[in-house]
Amino acid sequence: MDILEKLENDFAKSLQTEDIDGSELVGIKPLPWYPENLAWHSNYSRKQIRKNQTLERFHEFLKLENEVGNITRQEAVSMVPPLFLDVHPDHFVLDMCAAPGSKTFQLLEMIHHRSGAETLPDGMVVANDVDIQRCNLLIHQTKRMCTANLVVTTNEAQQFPGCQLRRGHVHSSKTGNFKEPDMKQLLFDRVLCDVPCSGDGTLRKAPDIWRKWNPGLGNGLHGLQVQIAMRGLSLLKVGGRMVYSTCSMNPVEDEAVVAEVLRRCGGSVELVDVSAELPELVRRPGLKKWRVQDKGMWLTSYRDVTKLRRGGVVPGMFPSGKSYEDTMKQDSSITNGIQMTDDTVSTISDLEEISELPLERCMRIVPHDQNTGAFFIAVLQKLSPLPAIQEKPAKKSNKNSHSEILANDLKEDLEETAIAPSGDVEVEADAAAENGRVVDTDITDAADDKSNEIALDSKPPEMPQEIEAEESQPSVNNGGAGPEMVTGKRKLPVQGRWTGIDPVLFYKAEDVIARIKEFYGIKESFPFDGHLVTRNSDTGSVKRIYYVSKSVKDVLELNLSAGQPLKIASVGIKMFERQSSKEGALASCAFRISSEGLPLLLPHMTKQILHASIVDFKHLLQYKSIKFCDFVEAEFGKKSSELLLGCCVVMLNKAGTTLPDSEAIAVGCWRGKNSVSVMMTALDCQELLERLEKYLASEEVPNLEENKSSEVEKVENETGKEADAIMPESLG
Ligand SMILES: C[S@@+](CC[C@H](N)C(=O)[O-])C[C@H]1O[C@@H](n2cnc3c(N)ncnc32)[C@H](O)[C@@H]1O
Repeated sequence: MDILEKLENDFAKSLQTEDIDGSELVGIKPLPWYPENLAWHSNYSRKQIRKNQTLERFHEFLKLENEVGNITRQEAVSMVPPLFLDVHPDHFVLDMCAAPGSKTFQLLEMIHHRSGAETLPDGMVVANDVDIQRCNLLIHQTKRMCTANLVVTTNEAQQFPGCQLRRGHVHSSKTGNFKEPDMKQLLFDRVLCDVPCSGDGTLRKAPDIWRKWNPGLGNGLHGLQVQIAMRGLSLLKVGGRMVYSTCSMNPVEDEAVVAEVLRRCGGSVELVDVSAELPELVRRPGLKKWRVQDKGMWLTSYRDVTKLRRGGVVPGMFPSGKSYEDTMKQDSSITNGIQMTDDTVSTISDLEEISELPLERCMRIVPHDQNTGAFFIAVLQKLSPLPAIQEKPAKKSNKNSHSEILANDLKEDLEETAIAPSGDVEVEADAAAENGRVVDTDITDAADDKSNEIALDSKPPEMPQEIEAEESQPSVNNGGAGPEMVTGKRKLPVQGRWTGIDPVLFYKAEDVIARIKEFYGIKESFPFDGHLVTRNSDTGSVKRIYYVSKSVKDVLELNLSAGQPLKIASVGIKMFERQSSKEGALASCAFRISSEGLPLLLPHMTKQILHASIVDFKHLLQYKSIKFCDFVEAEFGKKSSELLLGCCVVMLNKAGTTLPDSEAIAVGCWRGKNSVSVMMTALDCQELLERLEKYLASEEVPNLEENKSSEVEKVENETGKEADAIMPESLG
């Protein structure tokens, strides 16, 4: 909320009064259709930023808040689909094609809406994407959300597992950590189906598409899009809502897909009229008639398709969805018996097809209506179970031979962007990766083969730099992961039936858990049992322990029982990390609290907590490490020295600030032999300091400059690293 206030009260006002070279600047504005003013629009060129100081300050603010994850920058319309999902905090949500994760982030915000840091919502999000590299991007982005209610999977969406258990059939688990699951099938209250598409709606930002686009792209994707949407509907609970969206304006990828799934679902699914929702959002109705282009020909109906082209162009691409025979039957009754041969079409009929389905309920958002990219959105509701045949996942596609993942090099224009501030943590969404596209030339001929699975596993991705390889998430193995070697070859980790990705295991080392609970004084009311997870089958050398919500725990148990069909790349929130430094080994608890897990754990902790005055708190953030005797308040120094050696938490004492009561400000620290050190990156310290400035009473803060030890200087030199690697006392 600090950020929102800054935008509203500072930048929105100050930028309004500015001008450059005599002409007024257009201010920043909230997007009128986004709830609670949580999304803003700005439009400045680099040249303007260079010429104006307020603009430069605004730009710096955006950069910093973006880097620490408090602001997401993304194309405005790309934020629309989740808004039509009507997500509640207790919903199970599936994001079928989720990477790079800008919409996943919104879904998580909705799940966490109004739940305090210490309570977890009942709902959860499963974010899935077949492309593992893009999944890693998603994991990196959503990390800033600090959520225990997220599972990231990397399955093919059209085959996404329902994990349905047959009665009495439960897979045994090698781990011995097995129990009968509470859930018997994985079904969702909400499904977001933001499918791969040809991306022509992003033309303004990605001029490259002018060169690359051709009608074959959309035609090639239609089959996959239908399969993904059908799978989404079969995983949707009766009464649940699914949003289908693309950033393409091609009806073959849009209305034709919606029409085809409606036909296949035969009345069990309804296209919802959402004209009363988000009234400020300017949108146009979906098309009821269109033509299909193939090899330079405009085709009005499937009867126009030559036999040779019937592999690439299918009846479902046309408004009626009618097969060749059906259109011919219809034609003969209309045209009084004019015959066409099976092999060639002598004349292209101009009998126009018009869909009988209420496709006008779909939404088309076009650039010239409100200065955005283009988007297509359809909202579907499941009224009853699908016809039995449609419940099944699509056959495994022979994807490697037919598909080509196009690297998307769309570049986010830094200056024309929507800003979405909210709460404490947000993320920069990489608009460059907004539209991963898969071109599948013949998806309908999908063959059942295993080549795709093997290829995915054997082509390990590159991890984001700051993610340590071994046993950290994302767990999909790369060159650095799983250092176990067998006769010179790296032994790949195994997660159930998936080779090359770390296993997901419930952490049950009772002695370690008891030690953690005792050291931090964790209240019994905080559920630990079954909520701790690791990615290392060697429990003795576990480095990281993740915490999962009850909802995620249930899904993991179901997945285990069903034989692990979910290919899990990341799960839950990193809660504890093993201390690896020399001094860490001396601590009576081997695990420190990670900064992501702290907000969740803190309200349940009774030990290892210090309360610092503003002055000492600020000094800690500035100098990173302070000796007990150097704290301004001697009492604070004394209390620090009385703590057990190891991880501790320093909370800001609010007296003397104007901080709202609800806002606990705390940082993870290390109580060393003689000092306390902050365990936060330099950037996060800077951001917190800047945020605090606003609340600090006009108190004279004494300068520690003279007392600053050489050790402290060393710490300051270390930028961008977690302080556990730079604990001053273990450096010396
Ligand atoms: C339009 S992008 C998704 C953008 C994302 N929803 C967001 O808001 O950040 C489409 C995604 O679909 C993924 N994809 C392509 N084929 C897929 C498949 N068969 N199953 C799952 N994901 C797929 C691509 O890797 C790409 O990340």
